[in-house]
Amino acid sequence: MAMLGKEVRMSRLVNPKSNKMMAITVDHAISRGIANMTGIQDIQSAIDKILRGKPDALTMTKGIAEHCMWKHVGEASILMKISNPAPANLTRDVVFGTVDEAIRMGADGVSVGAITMGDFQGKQFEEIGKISEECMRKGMPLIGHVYPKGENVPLQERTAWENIAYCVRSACELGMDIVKTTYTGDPDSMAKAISCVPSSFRVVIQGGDACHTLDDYLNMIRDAMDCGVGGVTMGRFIWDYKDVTALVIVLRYLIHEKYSVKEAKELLEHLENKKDYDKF
Ligand SMILES: O=C[C@H](O)COP(=O)(O)O
Repeated sequence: MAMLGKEVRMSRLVNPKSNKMMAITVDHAISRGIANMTGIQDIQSAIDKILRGKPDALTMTKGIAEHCMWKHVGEASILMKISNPAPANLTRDVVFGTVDEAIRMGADGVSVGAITMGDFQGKQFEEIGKISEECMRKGMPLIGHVYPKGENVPLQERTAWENIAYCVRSACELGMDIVKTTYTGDPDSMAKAISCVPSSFRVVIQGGDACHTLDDYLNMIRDAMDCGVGGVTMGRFIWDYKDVTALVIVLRYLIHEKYSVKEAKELLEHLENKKDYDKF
């Protein structure tokens, strides 16, 4: 029997009009350290600014949710991140949360990471297999942050379509509902990677590693949405931006309202000048 609970939660994660998901992630500190993550050092303020822009969801760990989400109950879905790697071992996500905790905290999804083609792929997949079984049983969507960043992948091949396709396909085979991975760099190769999973499986992209300029970033998102990517789960580029709320609103229009890059830049300029965020 289909699980109604999962359907209800998925409907809160995915915008019904655009059929895309827009999640912002603030889960970076454990894996990347806090010194260089200036945009989320003051985590409450970062979350306040992001949520004012009305994304669909926010990816965070249980402790941050417990401390920072009381004043935002019901404003956006929580995607509960239950694993992260340590800075000293970036190819091995360590699971520190549970599906039950996510359910108790009102999350609409569980989020877990895995690094493929490295020394720890097997162990991580073994753990995710158990998590996905539990998520299926309890009606909880499972989103994977799956990247081809293992020891066997040279740096320049981390966005090769076949490596991205491998991550996407592995996530699907492991029983996830959504995978977040890296954009390949162009719409044709990304579409090729996405074609390796059934169309009911959602592929979303990260942002931080791929772009250096605002133009690159907006163009990447527009191209990705147009070639079949099902949304974003992005962090660093957004909360490092000088006007976080304005950029979140602009992404919402780019993703859900199909704004062109030109329209998005005009809206951004308007918001940065007027600060009339609540009108949008
Ligand atoms: O959850 C965090 C992601 O791995 C990175 O997202 P980001 O690249 O947009 O910062």
